[in-house]
Amino acid sequence: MQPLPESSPFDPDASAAVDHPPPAGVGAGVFHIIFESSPEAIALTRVRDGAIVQVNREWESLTGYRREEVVGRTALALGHWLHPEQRTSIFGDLKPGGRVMDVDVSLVMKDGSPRVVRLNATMLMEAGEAYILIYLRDVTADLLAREALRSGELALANANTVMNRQVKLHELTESVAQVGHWVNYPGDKTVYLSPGLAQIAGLEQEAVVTMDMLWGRVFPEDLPALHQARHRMDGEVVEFRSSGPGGRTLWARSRMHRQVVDGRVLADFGVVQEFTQEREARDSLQKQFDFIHKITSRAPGMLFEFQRLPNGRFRFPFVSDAVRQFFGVTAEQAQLDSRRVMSRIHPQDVNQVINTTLHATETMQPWQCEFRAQVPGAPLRWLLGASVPEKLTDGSVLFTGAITDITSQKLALEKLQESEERFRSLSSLSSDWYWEQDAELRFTRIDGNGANTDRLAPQSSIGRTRWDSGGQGVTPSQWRAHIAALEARQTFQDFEMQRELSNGQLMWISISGAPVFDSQGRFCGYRGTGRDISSRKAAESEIERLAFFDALTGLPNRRMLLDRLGLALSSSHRNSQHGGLLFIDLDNFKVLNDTLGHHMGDLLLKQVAQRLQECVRSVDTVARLGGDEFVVMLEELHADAGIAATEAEAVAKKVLNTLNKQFALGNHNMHSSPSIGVAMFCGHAEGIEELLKRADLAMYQAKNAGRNTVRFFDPAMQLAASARAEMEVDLRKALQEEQLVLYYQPVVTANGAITGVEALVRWMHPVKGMVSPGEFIPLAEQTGLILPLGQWVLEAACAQLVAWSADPHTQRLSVAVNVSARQFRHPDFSTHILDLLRTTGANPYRLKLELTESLLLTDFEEAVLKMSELRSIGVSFSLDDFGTGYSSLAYLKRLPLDQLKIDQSFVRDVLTDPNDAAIARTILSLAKSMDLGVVAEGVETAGQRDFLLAAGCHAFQGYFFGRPVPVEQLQLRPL
Ligand SMILES: Nc1nc2c(ncn2[C@@H]2O[C@H](COP(=O)(O)O[C@H]3[C@@H](O)[C@H](n4cnc5c(=O)[nH]c(N)nc54)O[C@@H]3COP(=O)(O)O)[C@@H](O)[C@H]2O)c(=O)[nH]1
Repeated sequence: MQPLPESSPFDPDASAAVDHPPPAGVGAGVFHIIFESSPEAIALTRVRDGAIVQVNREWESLTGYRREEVVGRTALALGHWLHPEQRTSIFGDLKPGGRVMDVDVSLVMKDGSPRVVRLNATMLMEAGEAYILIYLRDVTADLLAREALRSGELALANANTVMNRQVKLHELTESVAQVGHWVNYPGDKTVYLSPGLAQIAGLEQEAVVTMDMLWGRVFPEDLPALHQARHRMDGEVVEFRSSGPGGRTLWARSRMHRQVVDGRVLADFGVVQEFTQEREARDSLQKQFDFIHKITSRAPGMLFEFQRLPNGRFRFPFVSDAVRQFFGVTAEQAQLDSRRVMSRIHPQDVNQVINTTLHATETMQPWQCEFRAQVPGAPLRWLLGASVPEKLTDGSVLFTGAITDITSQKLALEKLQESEERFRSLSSLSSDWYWEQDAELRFTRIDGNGANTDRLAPQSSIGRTRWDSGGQGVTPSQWRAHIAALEARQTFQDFEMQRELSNGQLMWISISGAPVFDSQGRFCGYRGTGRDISSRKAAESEIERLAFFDALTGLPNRRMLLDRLGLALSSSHRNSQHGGLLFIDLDNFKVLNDTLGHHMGDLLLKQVAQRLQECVRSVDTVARLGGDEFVVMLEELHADAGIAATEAEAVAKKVLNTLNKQFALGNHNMHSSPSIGVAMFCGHAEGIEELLKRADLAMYQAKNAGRNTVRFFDPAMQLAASARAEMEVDLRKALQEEQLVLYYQPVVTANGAITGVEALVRWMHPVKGMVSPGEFIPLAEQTGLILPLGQWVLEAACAQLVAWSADPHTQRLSVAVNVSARQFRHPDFSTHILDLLRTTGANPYRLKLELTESLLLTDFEEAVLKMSELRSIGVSFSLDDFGTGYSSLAYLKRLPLDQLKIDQSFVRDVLTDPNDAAIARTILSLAKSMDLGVVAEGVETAGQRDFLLAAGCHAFQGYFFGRPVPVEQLQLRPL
């Protein structure tokens, strides 16, 4: 308790500066001095009406009221600075001269700030009027400091504030935006609201309201907490919502204190701060934080915050659920101590993890580390940790990052490495190689078998593109298609091309490749394999040569011709140009071949091939179909059919002339001639086979026209061909349906006695009637039908012999059967005859086989063997049409023959043509010298008979003696 100041009114000697005149009626001098010189705030009040009579400067500065504002007014009129009840309790018993000592009271100053002042008072009497002189000293700061220290109130416990006694609650609250306070005195139902609080509560200025009114502004759900705080009055902060101006929801926080001095409650007051914005920001932040926390906690990835504390220890302030689950720790365990998590790291990787972390801490560079971790009971996993460090104010370093489980990638990588290894060992064993190209299609790798890759010279290939090779060995269109496939990023397979080797040679390779794309779908290049296919290509080209080219002449063969003809027809169709096919057959080639031997025949064919090539242009094709058959295909002839035919004819004539020139075959000079058939084409209306047929037909016409000439195909030929085709069908049927009949023409002596017959087949066509063998025998030979037909004739002839053998008049008759070349050349010909004779029982001595010259000259030795074999059992042989061929007497001598037949062409004019007569005589004399029998055929007149008889012929056949007739019509006269 402070002693009264020395200049108190109770000290009569006190002196002070007089600034203000003493109040009227109150002892002027003394009071004045006391008032103005006192360091304490002094007010003089009149007891009678409580009016303030005088205040000094200190009072003015303490309360904030100016002297003019308060003089004459009661303290009550000044607000709550001294409540009436307080006044009564303090001054109620005061008597004149009496004192009130050191009473602490709460006053509210003009600015609304509550103050605790220490009050001393004394009652004076002046002119019969009682006055109370009140001394006030502000002890708020002391009390608050004491209170704050006691309650731990941080905001007011600032030592400086306390020490300097500068802090005033009002300043504290009002100097801070949106801060106000309220004061409530014991027993008072009202509360004083400072302007700041009034504003928060939605009032315009400071106000006195009831407590309920104040509570009424608060949200009901927040009231219980406030009531409890009001009850406790322990300064604890309570946050609540209230209705602010315009009904806006405001957030405020409050601390409530009770001023108790010496066990006596002086006042309750509360400091209220509106912090809506802060709260909203905080709520929003909280929401964001909650959201982030929720996301990060539940994120599938393993997210973490890892802190290296200044003391060197580690902790995990935050770990997501995934981290917790993986490492089998709770968030709390991880927060407290990192060892639980670290213990899961594979012992071999722990140092690496720690070292990289320390390094990142020192350098503040991002941390990244691959390590293995194992949780008991679970397989070993590979993890990749990555985080970014941040230095915190407390000196620790916080790493924020994520852990990724890269086990599958690691395993995949291991497998990849394994597979790469396997691939390398395999490719070193294989002759294939592996290549890679970048996005620019430059080779980046060529791997594989040393030999091949060396030959490919990878060092010079790396960095080069496939374009550099320019597509060797492929056609421009194939190369373009390949480039297009690459540009379209397509997979390609077995693309074959040539590559230049390091030694400059070309190698055939087959390559396959597939485009490579990264995870974003961007094209990265190509990779694939290559294979040396040189030997395969060589084999293929040999096969092609054999398959498409004639081995003897090197010319395209029939297959290649058909191929090229197809292309030529299409090209002709496109260009509306004509083309021509020249079918060339060498006249009498067979005879030449048979007489001079195959070797000579081959030489001739080679030279013919060469001469033909010299007759045509490069666009034309010369092919050999086989034997002595050649075809020249002329392309790009004139669009006009007439002109085109003239062009073709010119070439045909050129060929004719060329082939008519002498051939030098070894030591022989040979003459040959061709028969040429020409078929023209424009477009592909006729088709390949039809065209060939037409040219063939035309060639036959050339043959029929006397050979060594050119004939164009014409529709009449076509008709004949059709008829022939039709006949072929009918002939097959005839064989099955027994439409064939054997006629017999007698062979007689000069006096007309029959010695035998010639069997001549006839076809009784159901529609056409009898068809001559001259029509169907050549067709049967061409189609091969001659074999069954010939067999039938032989069977019928043998049957007739057997029939005649039973009759003494006929049993000596012989039957001559014509044997065609194809029939005779059949390997089983002899066997068939022997079988037939055995099965029928026919007498071989009565069977005569008629052969032609040309038939015998082919495979001469073989023919001799067959004839000898059959002759040994009695079968005889007759040489038909003798004199028409190129018979060599040397050969004739060696043939096991029995008879010659003078061809009817010589007999016909034997009386008129001296040449034919000479030939007939020569044949007869030759036969005589060779001990051969002779039959003159085609004898139609007695004159012919007589001439021949005179020339030494004793056997005749011809209409003069009898036409070919069915057996039953034969006039069989016994010898
Ligand atoms: N491979 C086989 N060839 C056979 C067979 N049957 C007949 N042929 C051959 O067919 C050709 C035509 O025979 P064809 O019409 O029967 O003519 C023969 C006689 O009829 C005919 N001939 C006989 N005498 C005269 C005559 O006085 N004048 C005349 N103009 N023609 C006459 O000559 C043909 C007999 O010729 P050839 O065989 O050469 O003795 C013919 O080539 C037959 O060979 C058969 O079964 N198999």
